[in-house]
Amino acid sequence: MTSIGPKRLPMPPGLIVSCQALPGEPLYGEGIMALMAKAAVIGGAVAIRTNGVDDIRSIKAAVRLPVIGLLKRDIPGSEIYITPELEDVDAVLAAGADIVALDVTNRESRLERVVPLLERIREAGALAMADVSTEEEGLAAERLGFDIVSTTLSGYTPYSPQTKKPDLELVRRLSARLTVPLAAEGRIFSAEEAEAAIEAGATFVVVGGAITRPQLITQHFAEAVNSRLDAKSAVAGSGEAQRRSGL
Ligand SMILES: CC(=O)N[C@H](C=O)[C@@H](O)[C@H](O)[C@H](O)COP(=O)(O)O
Repeated sequence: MTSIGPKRLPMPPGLIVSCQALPGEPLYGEGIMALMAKAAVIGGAVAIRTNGVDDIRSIKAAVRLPVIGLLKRDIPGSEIYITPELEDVDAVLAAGADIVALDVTNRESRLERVVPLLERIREAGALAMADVSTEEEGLAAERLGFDIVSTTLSGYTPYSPQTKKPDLELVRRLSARLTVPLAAEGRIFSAEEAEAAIEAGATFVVVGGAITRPQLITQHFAEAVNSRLDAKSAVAGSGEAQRRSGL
């Protein structure tokens, strides 16, 4: 297995804000992710993670933080969509990303096929972030020479735990065994969950939707409000039913 050793990261431990909007989402386009990135800087982020050439470029121009770039692209017949091919790595590098994030899961011989992509990132003098879904994949990523491992894909491969919460168990297990820095990423929706990820051993916490996808934030609050309203009307309804039945 090729191993290309880790380099020093350009940011201190802390919060990484993922500024991503896909076509069809309300905040897609118009330089809106660059504005999100500016807000993240003011709030104390140490780096920005973003998808697509336009957003990588506009965020690099707007803020001075390191940018973790990726390219989401669907390839027919493949489940790998985070920076799947060499041409995607080239596009992310050309757009100016400091760190390239890519799928390093144990699917479709990816652990072998990712090696030339990693070599290309190295040749360009950039760093590489491995998006993994299991402990085994995280350890393989370190052996391959990735500079940082992230739990991004836990819950998104069929063989990783399918939960609505962050996979803190994976953070715990990986942090006990990795020597490269670990990012906790995926479904972190509260400051308490971010704290728990640090307690579990993460060096970085990556938060996306809870900061930069207002439709998800609205849904989070709407569900909480509606479930309380439903609970109250159920209590009121049962009182009403009791009154009607003379109890
Ligand atoms: C699985 C996948 O494709 N994750 C993507 C990776 O870049 C993004 O859609 C997520 O927003 C990012 O990982 C941050 O996670 P969350 O938005 O849950 O805080």
